[in-house]
Amino acid sequence: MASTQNTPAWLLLKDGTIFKGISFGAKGTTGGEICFNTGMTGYQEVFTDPSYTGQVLIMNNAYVGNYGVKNEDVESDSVKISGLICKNISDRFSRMNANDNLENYLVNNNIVAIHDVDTRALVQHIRSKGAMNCIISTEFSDEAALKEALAKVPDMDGLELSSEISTKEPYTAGSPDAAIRIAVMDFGVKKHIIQCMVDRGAYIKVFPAKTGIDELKKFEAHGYFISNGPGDPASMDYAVKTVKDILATNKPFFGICLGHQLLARANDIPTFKMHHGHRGLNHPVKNIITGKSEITTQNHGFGVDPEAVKNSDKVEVTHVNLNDGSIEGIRMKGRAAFSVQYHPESTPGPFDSRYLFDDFIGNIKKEML
Ligand SMILES: NC(=O)CC[C@H](N)C(=O)O
Repeated sequence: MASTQNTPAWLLLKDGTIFKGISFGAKGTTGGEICFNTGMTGYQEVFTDPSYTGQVLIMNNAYVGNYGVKNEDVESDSVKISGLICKNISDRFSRMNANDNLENYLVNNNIVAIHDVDTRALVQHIRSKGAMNCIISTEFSDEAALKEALAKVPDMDGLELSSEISTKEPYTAGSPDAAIRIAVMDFGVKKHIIQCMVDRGAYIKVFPAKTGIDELKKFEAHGYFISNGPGDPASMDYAVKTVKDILATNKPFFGICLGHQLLARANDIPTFKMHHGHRGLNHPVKNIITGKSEITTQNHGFGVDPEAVKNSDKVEVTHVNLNDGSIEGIRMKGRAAFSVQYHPESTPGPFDSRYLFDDFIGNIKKEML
């Protein structure tokens, strides 16, 4: 077992709840908004999803680490969660081609984590009390010091993070000879979203979050994609402006998660902070256009206002969540612009929703005829 086995670690929530556990990963103190993911597998893809920036993650699965980590199983170039909370971690791993165990991976990525926490009790607490900030520390054990560190953690409500984690320079993916060119706004894009478009024969150019429309237009894209990303969409007026400028080009448009929230905001539909969000890989969603259900991958803490969508003359609902009835997809009336709140690239998760990439490419092809 790793050397940190017996180092105590502390978890303090904003409402004063304290858990004592055992340190693993890096030593130190870390904070963020606490959230939980109900997926049984796919932890490495979850940890590297840029939308988790600023969040301390509880894994609901009682064992984490059993299949180690593998260099390719990432959604970005580093671990993005701010901290990790588990019940049990496995120092032994078993999988063909795994490169390392979870603990070394967290140490190498400087991620402070705590295990031996009653995660079932903790998740039930968050489910009833709602999302809140927390701190994990191996340095402080007295409550006053923990509280002082916790007070410095910024609130997720109103937080803009995309411009910090977006690519600094544009980059491309796929073959430059491809017939279809798609411009991707990177607000924290996951690698497999790009891959899903490249796999369908598109040439992609990924642009930094604050790129303006004049620069975007130089690429002469046939369609525009607005990515997922961390933070509060209500803090992103610059991105809403870009989405409006993109919509004015009349090119096919597709947004995922944060991109969905930005399409809503560009159509005067507010977003709101959810009680504790949706994170996992088995969230049932109904496509109300086709009548078919799909099992979806999700990671969001904000949602679009259902009343405003209902009253909108520009936008209509395409998908609803079968657990809580929340809006999972919208499209603009009479035009090829749509978005979903969930993650159709589904890494990790089932591939039920990948048809949305086909729909997007189909919209682009129709436009090109
Ligand atoms: N995955 C995402 O794009 C998340 C969007 C937004 N940050 C939210 O939490 O709702």
